[in-house]
Amino acid sequence: MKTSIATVSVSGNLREKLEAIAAAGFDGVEIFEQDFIADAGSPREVGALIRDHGLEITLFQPFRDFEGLPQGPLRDKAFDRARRKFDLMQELGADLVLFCSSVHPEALGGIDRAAGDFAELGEIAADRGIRVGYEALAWGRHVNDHRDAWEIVRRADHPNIGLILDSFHTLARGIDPETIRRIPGDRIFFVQLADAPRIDMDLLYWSRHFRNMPGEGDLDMTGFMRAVMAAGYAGPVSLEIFNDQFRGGLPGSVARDGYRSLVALMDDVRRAEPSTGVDLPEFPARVTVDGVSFVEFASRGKEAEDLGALLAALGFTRVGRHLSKALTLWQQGEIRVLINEEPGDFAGSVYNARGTSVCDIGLRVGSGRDTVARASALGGEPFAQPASPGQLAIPAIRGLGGSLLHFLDSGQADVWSAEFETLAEAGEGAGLRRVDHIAQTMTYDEMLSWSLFYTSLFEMAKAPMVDVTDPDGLVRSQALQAGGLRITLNGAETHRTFAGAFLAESFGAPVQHLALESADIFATAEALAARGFDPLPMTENYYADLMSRFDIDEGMLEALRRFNILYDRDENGAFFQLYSRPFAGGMFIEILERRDGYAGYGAPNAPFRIAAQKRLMRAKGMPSV
Ligand SMILES: O=C(O)c1ccc(O)c(O)c1
Ligand SMILES: [Mg+2]
Repeated sequence: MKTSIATVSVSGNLREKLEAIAAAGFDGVEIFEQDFIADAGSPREVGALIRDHGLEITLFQPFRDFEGLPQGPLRDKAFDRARRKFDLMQELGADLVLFCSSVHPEALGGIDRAAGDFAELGEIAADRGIRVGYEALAWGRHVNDHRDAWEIVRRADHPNIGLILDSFHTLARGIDPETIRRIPGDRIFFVQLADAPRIDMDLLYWSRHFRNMPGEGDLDMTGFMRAVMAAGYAGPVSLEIFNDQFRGGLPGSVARDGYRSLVALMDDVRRAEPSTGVDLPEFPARVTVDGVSFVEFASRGKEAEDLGALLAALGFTRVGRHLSKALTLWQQGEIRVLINEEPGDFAGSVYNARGTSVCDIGLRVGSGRDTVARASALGGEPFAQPASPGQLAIPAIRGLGGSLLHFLDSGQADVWSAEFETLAEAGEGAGLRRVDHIAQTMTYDEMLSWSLFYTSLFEMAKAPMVDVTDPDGLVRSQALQAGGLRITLNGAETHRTFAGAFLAESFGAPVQHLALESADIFATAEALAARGFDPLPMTENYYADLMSRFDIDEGMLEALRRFNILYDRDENGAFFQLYSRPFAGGMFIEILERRDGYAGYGAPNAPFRIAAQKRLMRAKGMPSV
């Protein structure tokens, strides 16, 4: 299988684009004509440059407004333009060109007229060894459906004229992709892929600004590609993504996301329909995450002491000390928190760059090796650092913000007894049992990239995006959920939001808060109070509003108020939350109880929680507000 991407999908000048595309692992590139014209190199030089990057020109595009013009100067000019572009392609070393369906105001309809134009063009193309692919734009004047484009190609009946399919144009119009199965695979000259979020808007505007990578949007990319492969298509699979954010993004990361999305999609296709014979090296399927094994903080000195004191107030016990490193293990229920003060380690470099922050997350998975093998096949970076004596090798990769993800499986020797001296047994503590979710903060522009990272590696579902209003801006929040792992991604648009300020203060630390589950939040709150835990204070206005929104009995309301517990409900059940005060530049701990399968994250409470956090930060003169 040849992978390809259109230059229009990546930011930068042509040379930066090519560099990024080659480095990401693609075999070929669609040259978007504008990118070529803007370059100072001659066609031959640009062609050589592309091949020097180890890339093949899979397609030259687009040629517009060709077919259906009335006999006379307009039509003659269209043929003349085509000849000139064929000459240019010969110099570039490109043999396939995309003609998109006409939007020309003078274009006449008629399938046979268009077929006649392409039959004539086929002869001109054949003389030069060029093939022409015809694509139905979703907003084409007369042709806006791949079935009509195929009928034109079929009637043109010329070996140098074929069909180009683009998932966006088919799926955005709601055309059933199953109709592709009826088209002979060798008549499909090229396939372009783009996903998109479901937004109700003008097709052209939607296509030119909001396309995204397969898996990042809501279109049925797997269904589309299954039909294409079942039809017998054997050419390149190519991404053609028009997206405002990507145009302004970093070329390298957009290209890497593209590669990841394309390989993950084709892997899904072969698993869903093995008979399609997708030609892709074998690698493991998406991984099921059983739970969070540990969360590790990089810290040092007084900050590490303060963090330890917070953990103690939360009911954690310091259960172990690493045999060779300045690393302590705290535990409560199934929750393990590590505080790493080792200066020479990965944690040391994280501390130097960001101060106290989460540097590593350990996940329990079926197979750690398979997880890393899948991540690598998708273009990810395995991580290894020199092990100290007695240290176990645990498979790891780089995750958000360069932090680490370690993968522990049941076959892995027990790292806790092997590497740690036992100091105490973990007691009941305050009744916290497990990590409910890990909340990661990033810029809004990075959200798609990180949701793709998680959903392509793990068996995970995406919840709809919700808007969280901070007094100083909007934060978008999206929850990703797998068996034993929930992650919320919070995308900050400005540094003035609580999330954005944290990001700026911590130089991109990935985890802003940990949410820990209690089986009985009132008992936990009682136990925390006894340990001197200082919760985030909520306002009387908040509780008055709760009374108006919900039927809560007086006794319960009084307990909520007394312990500063927040409340929500969904169609399943009730939800209770309790927050720590912010520490280390805006991190915090959430304690929660879900009753009767409450599935959300308390989004209606977020504005009031954020306002309370900001009030406290301001009162303490902390720099972020
Ligand atoms: O938006 C466009 O004009 C355009 C051009 C070429 C394509 O392949 C396409 O899908 C859209
Ligand atoms: Mg297209």
